[in-house]
Amino acid sequence: MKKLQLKAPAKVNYRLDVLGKRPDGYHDLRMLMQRVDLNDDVQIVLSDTPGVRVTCDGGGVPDGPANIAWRAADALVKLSGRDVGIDIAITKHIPVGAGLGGGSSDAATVLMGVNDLLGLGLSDEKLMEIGVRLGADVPFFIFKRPALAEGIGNLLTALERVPEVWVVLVNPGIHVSTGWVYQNLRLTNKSEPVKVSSSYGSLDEICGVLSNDLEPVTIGRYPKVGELKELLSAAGARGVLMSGSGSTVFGLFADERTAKQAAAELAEEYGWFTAAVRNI
Ligand SMILES: C[C@](O)(CO)[C@H](O)COP(=O)(O)OP(=O)(O)OC[C@H]1O[C@@H](n2ccc(N)nc2=O)[C@H](O)[C@@H]1O
Ligand SMILES: Nc1ncnc2c1ncn2[C@@H]1O[C@H](COP(=O)(O)OP(=O)(O)OP(=O)(O)O)[C@@H](O)[C@H]1O
Repeated sequence: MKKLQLKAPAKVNYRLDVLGKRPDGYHDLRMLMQRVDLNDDVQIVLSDTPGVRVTCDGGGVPDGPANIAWRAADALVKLSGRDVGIDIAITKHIPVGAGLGGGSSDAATVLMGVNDLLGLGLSDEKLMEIGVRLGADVPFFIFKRPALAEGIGNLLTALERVPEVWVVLVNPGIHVSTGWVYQNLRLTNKSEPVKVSSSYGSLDEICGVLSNDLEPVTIGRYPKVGELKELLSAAGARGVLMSGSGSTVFGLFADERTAKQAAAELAEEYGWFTAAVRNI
């Protein structure tokens, strides 16, 4: 039996500038993104029974064709032209609708895993091309490096340098619809976005670049997200920002002890999901 046990990491956006709206309704972006060490577990098993089957444990995420991982596997099976069977079991650890890219990461992991299991030999570029049709964040997870992401998020350039930091993720359990946030964004009065560097030598340099154009939209609807930022700062974060379209807020810390203490205290006091993890 051919089987893979894989980890699908979350991401944070250190910067998210919306440059404009495209005729297809999507937005042109310029983002700085990196993966963090909070992972869903993804098991992929090759089976003699033709067809794709997906079960998903946790987060209230659907099994079967409604799961983005199902669509990823189905796309590759169709492309292979083979009558194979794929069984996928996902255990969610990444909060859902949280701005951490969990679904996109599961899909990217399945594309890479099924490519390996079936020996299809597709390049990362080809997998990214298939992936962007599943979700704008999918190519980033196939790229596997800290990146400047442009276009709708799919044109990726590796960042030269990012220091190791501790990232504290705090999610208040609010499920944010990414589509709603982009639809409610006002692009008027936006100042010209500053040029971003591709090399960050210190935690302070990353903290200096933190900015997210989607943050005011999400905080306008869910003021609690703004309160999380203040609490994380008070807990010792050197910089704080909402990730993606929210509702997760992350804080950057220089040392493990302060990061873990902040995560434990916020979980204990407010009952929120928290995690102190490394950037990877
Ligand atoms: C917020 C981010 O996570 C930041 O990394 C991404 O921009 C969103 O990535 P994603 O969830 O993979 O996005 P998709 O599933 O492709 O799109 C969800 C919805 O977000 C909007 N969307 C997404 C990406 C983009 N560049 N412009 C958009 O306007 C679209 O209205 C779409 O209906
Ligand atoms: N494997 C999956 N994991 C998570 N969500 C999934 C998955 N498959 C389908 N979905 C659906 O996708 C939606 C949320 O996706 P996801 O968790 O990737 O959003 P997010 O963390 O807000 O990501 P983003 O960074 O794009 O804002 C939910 O409605 C969920 O039911």
